[in-house]
Amino acid sequence: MNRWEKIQEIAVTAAQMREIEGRIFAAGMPVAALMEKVAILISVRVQSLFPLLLNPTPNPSPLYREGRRFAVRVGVLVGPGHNGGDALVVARELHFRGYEVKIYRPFSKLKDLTVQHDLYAQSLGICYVENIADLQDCDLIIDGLFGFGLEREIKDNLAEAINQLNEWSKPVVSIDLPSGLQTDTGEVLGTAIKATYTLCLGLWKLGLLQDRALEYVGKAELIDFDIPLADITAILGEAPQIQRVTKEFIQQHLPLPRPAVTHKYKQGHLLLICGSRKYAGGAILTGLGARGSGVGMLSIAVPESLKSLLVSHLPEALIIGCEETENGAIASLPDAVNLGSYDAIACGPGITTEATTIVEGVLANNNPVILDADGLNILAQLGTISTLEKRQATTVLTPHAGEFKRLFPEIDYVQQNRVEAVKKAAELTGAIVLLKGARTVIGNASGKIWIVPESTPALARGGSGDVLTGLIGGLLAQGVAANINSLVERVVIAAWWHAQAGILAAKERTELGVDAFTLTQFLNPVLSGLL
Ligand SMILES: NC(=O)C1=CN([C@@H]2O[C@H](COP(=O)(O)OP(=O)(O)OC[C@H]3O[C@@H](n4cnc5c(N)ncnc54)[C@H](O)[C@@H]3O)[C@@H](O)[C@H]2O)[C@@H](O)CC1
Ligand SMILES: Nc1ncnc2c1ncn2[C@@H]1O[C@H](COP(=O)(O)OP(=O)(O)O)[C@@H](O)[C@H]1O
Ligand SMILES: [K+]
Repeated sequence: MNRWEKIQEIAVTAAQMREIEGRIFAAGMPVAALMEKVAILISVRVQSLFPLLLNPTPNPSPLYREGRRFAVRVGVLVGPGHNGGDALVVARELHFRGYEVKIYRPFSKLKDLTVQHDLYAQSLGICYVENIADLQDCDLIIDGLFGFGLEREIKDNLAEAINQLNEWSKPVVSIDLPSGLQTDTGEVLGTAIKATYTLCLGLWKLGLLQDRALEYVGKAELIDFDIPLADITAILGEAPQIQRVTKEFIQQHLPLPRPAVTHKYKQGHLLLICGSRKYAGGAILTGLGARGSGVGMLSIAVPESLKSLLVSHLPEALIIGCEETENGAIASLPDAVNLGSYDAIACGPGITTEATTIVEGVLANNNPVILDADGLNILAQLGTISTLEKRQATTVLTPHAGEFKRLFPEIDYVQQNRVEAVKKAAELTGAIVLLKGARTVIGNASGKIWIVPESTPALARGGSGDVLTGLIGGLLAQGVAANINSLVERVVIAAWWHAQAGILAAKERTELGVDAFTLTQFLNPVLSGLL
């Protein structure tokens, strides 16, 4: 793995970033030199995103030519700390390159280095404006108000200025973080800049990966400024505790290539328990998700009345018809079914909350289990922690935020800090916990967290979770059959793969074209694209 790939896997908190920077400064790198270096990199990126129009037409702003965006007038927001210092260096560079720069610096007290850049910018004759309204004719805004040093709510005049700027819907490039976002949680402190681009500096800040920040972050890019890997590992250890899931990680952990000599049972036998008269489609989608995983053998237990339907959609699967309740839920599994004989069991989509004894039976078994949907609702009724305490084998829980709250009423901050919530849930249960969302978070009892950093709202659609359950199940079963020690990577692969299938499908079919069945058709193309 090269340097770029390595740093892409890391997410840091503000405290960790400070410690890492502290080591660089302690080693002798002058703070001013680092600021200069970082800000030049930002300014180069800004120039490539918003090239200067060399032969301006009489009315050049904002101009789009051959699909590129041209900027001439740039408003730079300058805060009191080093984020503001970065912004002043960017302002100076853009000024020298011929952009018309205006600076808005609504603070009188600045950090020393920021003061120096401010004085120099003034000496160059760069225009300073008093009011945010004076930036309304700009083509582009650079946001250098606050970075990872924001510690209090933004209030009063500054909050008003930010709100006004957000209403203009102009392109905004935020330096490091959109000003106003808390670095670790992505929480909006008072108000926050809505960025078009966020140029995150050095290492990915955790807050940029939290669902509630996404509305503000725009398109996020990492600007590498050569932090020595030794300084990163000195603070974070060899393997980061919070890992962004990248393509390289997936390539390393995929169950490929298959051994040349093998047979279907060596490639994992997955049992799906899903569906009811009311929710028949979920069973099909879960089955198709499992199919996409390449699992060696697939058995699907459904209510007897769904058997022929499932056979017609998944001819390769062994469909097990089960006795039904009056309402058409699975009442019991046939005696011939030996739960212990499967490499993994995925249970829940569409089973309704009538299937309590089924879930109890599945959990009493000593093989890896993934619970989703009604499987989770039943677990919540049984008592999440007390029930899972008894289990030795791997359990995977895949709640969305609503299910998470039912499972873990004692964790009341799931909306505020999804990463911490998952960490806590995994610690309390020993399970692998996957919290679904725009940025799906996965954690296990070791305290390690994985975040899927890219996805698409095209997936916010009934049935896409069922596909994920099947995919996880299939990958788990293959992992168990291959005697893999740690199964959490299999869950991580599934979540990344699912999101990428959504992205690919949305690219071809728009964000409105990704129904859950279509999603299953894009699982394999993602894989072929990867290899
Ligand atoms: N040290 C360096 O040379 C480098 C600095 N970098 C930049 O420096 C930033 C961090 O700099 P700082 O630690 O100075 O922090 P910030 O620039 O994020 O802001 C901190 C300043 O804002 C004040 N402040 C905090 N909350 C406030 C509020 N609600 N209202 C008003 N004032 C408030 C603080 O008292 C402090 O003066 C990074 O985000 C990054 O942009 C990076 O470029 C890397 C290199
Ligand atoms: N805004 C979004 N952006 C990206 N992915 C999303 C978004 N909303 C939902 N998803 C994904 O879609 C899936 C929805 O699953 P779930 O809520 O269980 O739906 P269902 O039970 O109807 O299948 C999850 O994998 C989730 O991560
Ligand atoms: K900023």
